[in-house]
Amino acid sequence: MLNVQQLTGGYSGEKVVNDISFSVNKGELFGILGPNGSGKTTLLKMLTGILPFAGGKAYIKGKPIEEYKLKELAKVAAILPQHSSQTFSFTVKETVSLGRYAHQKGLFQTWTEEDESVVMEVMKQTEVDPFAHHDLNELSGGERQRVYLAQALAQKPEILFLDEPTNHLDLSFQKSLLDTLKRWTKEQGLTVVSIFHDLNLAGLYCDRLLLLENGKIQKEGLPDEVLEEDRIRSVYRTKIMKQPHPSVPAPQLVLLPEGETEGDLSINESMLSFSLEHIVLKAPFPLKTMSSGVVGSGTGWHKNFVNRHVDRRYDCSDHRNEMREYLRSYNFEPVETVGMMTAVILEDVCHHFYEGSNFSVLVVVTAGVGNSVDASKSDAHSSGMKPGTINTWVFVNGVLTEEAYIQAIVTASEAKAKAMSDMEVKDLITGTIATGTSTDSILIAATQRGSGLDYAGTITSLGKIIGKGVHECTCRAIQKSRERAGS
Ligand SMILES: Nc1ncnc2c1ncn2[C@@H]1O[C@H](COP(=O)(O)OP(=O)(O)OP(=O)(O)O)[C@@H](O)[C@H]1O
Repeated sequence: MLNVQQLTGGYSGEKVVNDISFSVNKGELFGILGPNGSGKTTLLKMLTGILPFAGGKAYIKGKPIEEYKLKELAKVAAILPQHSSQTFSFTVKETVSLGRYAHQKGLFQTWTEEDESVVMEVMKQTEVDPFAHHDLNELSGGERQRVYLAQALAQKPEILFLDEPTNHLDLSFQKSLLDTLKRWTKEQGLTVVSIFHDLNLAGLYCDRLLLLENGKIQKEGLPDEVLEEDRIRSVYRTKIMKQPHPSVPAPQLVLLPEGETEGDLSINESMLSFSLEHIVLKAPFPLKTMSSGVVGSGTGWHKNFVNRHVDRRYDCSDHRNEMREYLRSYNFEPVETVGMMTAVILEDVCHHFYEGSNFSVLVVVTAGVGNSVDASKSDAHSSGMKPGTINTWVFVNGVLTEEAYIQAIVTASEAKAKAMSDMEVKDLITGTIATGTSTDSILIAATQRGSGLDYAGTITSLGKIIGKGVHECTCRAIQKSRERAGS
């Protein structure tokens, strides 16, 4: 649909874009990215016939752009510029109708039924139809942006050029505009070439991206290739981190604010408090967590950690909501809290602080074994939910990678299973050595301050401490619970 070869151009002899080559297929949503002043708008102006070329060629549907007559080009290509403005006062419908200019025939440019129906259709699509008879100047910036989009769509173009189309639009209109454009590319074969400032939106919606830097192509390719962490850091000269989108396979980039990770406060045993109802650790700042808590599960940032005692007959039917209410009643905001439950008597908790070379670890374990299961034979058990009986908390004073979080869970689980074996805890149904209990929970929480800890497997210094600490604390907690049962 669009083929660009070694395009060079700019203003008054000064070259702003240099040696740009790429092509866009019919039905693609193609994003152009780059920092301020990198030449995005200039490139778009050249591709829409507004600026002449100093060198190179560009073809739309195989025909050189400069060979198109203005009206002929307007039937194939439409543009939504960055700052649309008009001096005269028009209504919304009149403004959208201007988009039909290229399709009107004859000297007197008669308005046909088709013109009318296209204008009505695009006003509906962009949801500006309720303002059809309002003066354009009476609309908000976002509403006006949608009117100009409707005007571009009224041209019924095969290729649509957009300069930051989501500018001025609120979140819901950004999403609805991009969902609509994406649908048109797929269903109607519309080709869209759009400038984006929001790299995450571009990564989410575009089939391919072109990244400009100082008027030249820095990278062209799939979103995941172009939005590479080091590349974006260097081109935009800012601290960012790349992570996967939580529900679709698209990259997401997050800004890292300066100064947020300063300071060297460590999590230690003095932050723990105990009562018969719950064990609490209140951190002075949010910790990055990976957990299977009833509240706060998955990955996140939390500063309160609550292990709550519940009766063995606790009704688990709506345990998440009940737990949230419980946390609120003690002034723990659920969004800031990882909450776990256990039927274990909390006095039998075991905790210990371990010093590593350039990091430290606090382990806290509550363990009862009435509910023990051999994981390799768990199909012999019924599947009813019971409150967890071994809850393991591992706090790390250090900066963990995602990999280290997962390895820490593996290491802690292996250490717990070894503790069950060393304490000869049996699965009461199968009679074999148990590896845990049926609803155990785990938390790995790190300050993300101090030394970087890339790995937590059993051979690493962090893994060695987690393994030893979880094993020791679990054995002691099981011992205490047995002594209580025997007394
Ligand atoms: N009409 C103009 N006359 C002369 N120079 C211009 C003109 N318009 C833009 N420039 C210059 O061309 C360079 C590229 O501008 P352009 O608008 O293409 O960048 P951009 O990547 O779209 O930036 P932004 O993200 O800020 O919109 C800038 O240095 C700018 O000052």
